[in-house]
Amino acid sequence: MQITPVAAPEHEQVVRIADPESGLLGFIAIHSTRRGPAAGGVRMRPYAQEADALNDALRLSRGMTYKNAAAGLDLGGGKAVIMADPATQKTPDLLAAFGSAVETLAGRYWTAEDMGMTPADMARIGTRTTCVAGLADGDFASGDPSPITARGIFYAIRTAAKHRLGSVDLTGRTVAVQGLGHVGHYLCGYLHQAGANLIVTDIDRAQVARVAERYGATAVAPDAIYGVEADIFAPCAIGAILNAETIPQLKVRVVAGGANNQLATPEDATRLHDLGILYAPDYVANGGGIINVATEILKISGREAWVASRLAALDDTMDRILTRARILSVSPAEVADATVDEILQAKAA
Ligand SMILES: NC(=O)C1=CN([C@@H]2O[C@H](COP(=O)(O)OP(=O)(O)OC[C@H]3O[C@@H](n4cnc5c(N)ncnc54)[C@H](O)[C@@H]3O)[C@@H](O)[C@H]2O)C=CC1
Ligand SMILES: O=C(O)CCC(=O)C(=O)O
Repeated sequence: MQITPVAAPEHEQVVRIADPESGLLGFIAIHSTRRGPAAGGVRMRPYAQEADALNDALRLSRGMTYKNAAAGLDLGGGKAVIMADPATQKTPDLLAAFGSAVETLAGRYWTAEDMGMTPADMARIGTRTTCVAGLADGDFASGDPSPITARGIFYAIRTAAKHRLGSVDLTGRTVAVQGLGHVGHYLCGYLHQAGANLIVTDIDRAQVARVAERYGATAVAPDAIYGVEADIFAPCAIGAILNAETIPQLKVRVVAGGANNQLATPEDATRLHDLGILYAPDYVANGGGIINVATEILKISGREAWVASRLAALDDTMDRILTRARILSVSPAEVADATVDEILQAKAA
């Protein structure tokens, strides 16, 4: 196993992890441990180049610092990425090697599920490290975080709808959902139950067929999702999908979804604001997963009640952010960042 430090001025510690024997290649990025051990999932994707994977790890780990602070958790921000196709290259040896890499950080980083990962994968990783959560079994095991992530996003959608569409009631509203994996699929269930109409897409046709059949959703091609007529756009796949090319195509009044790092650049928040599209900041909307995972890391008893109260508090935080953004006539992303910066500075003082 080769663990090599990577220079990253904004981060506390970043390492490149390589194990030629198992095929493991990736990065672990610890953005901040100021509020506690850095926590954030591991993502497996077939990145084209190492620079893309590193960039994702840097952006995602910073996002976790903000997400964990916004959710009021005593956790810092970190994230890991593995350069591999989860469909064809995920092997038990590779996952175990990743566990060994996590263990070398001696409790400074806790991992869990992100894209391409399951509770069974966490169990494999757990053969080499204790700093893994999102397990299906064991003391304080919290299981797959995605149903709770989806529940939090559903609350965020309702709250954003209250602010921009005049009511939390989603009956007859149309929601365009991008990405129908763990999070997107559960989210579609909540939206369907609430009476919303669904327009959906995914690059995986099997996921699309499953949601279309289960919830009567209308399917569109991946690139067509940006231009559909809908009330709400819920990105639940990859990041940077709100950018100079896609934003002018949007015909919605709200963007609220679960994907991490939805904005390609901070200017994209202003672009949405200028078009009158209300953006629910991603790291507030999708904090349910880490709240659930936190019960395992922090060994919290009475998980369901604790998670429910934290989700409700997060929804209040979203409501306050959207209210303040309306009063100041700025993007909610700006208000969210300023709110969390204050929390982080208070902790540092
Ligand atoms: N799993 C969780 O609890 C949490 C996930 N998130 C974020 O939510 C997003 C989704 O995560 P999961 O559902 O866990 O991942 P997943 O891997 O289960 O599902 C992602 C889905 O997106 C699809 N996809 C990928 N690229 C696409 C594209 N260009 N257009 C349309 N679909 C595309 C994939 O085919 C897959 O079905 C990610 O950004 C993740 O970081 C955030 C917080 C917690
Ligand atoms: O939900 C998880 O598995 C852990 C948190 C995380 O990685 C995320 O919120 O992006």
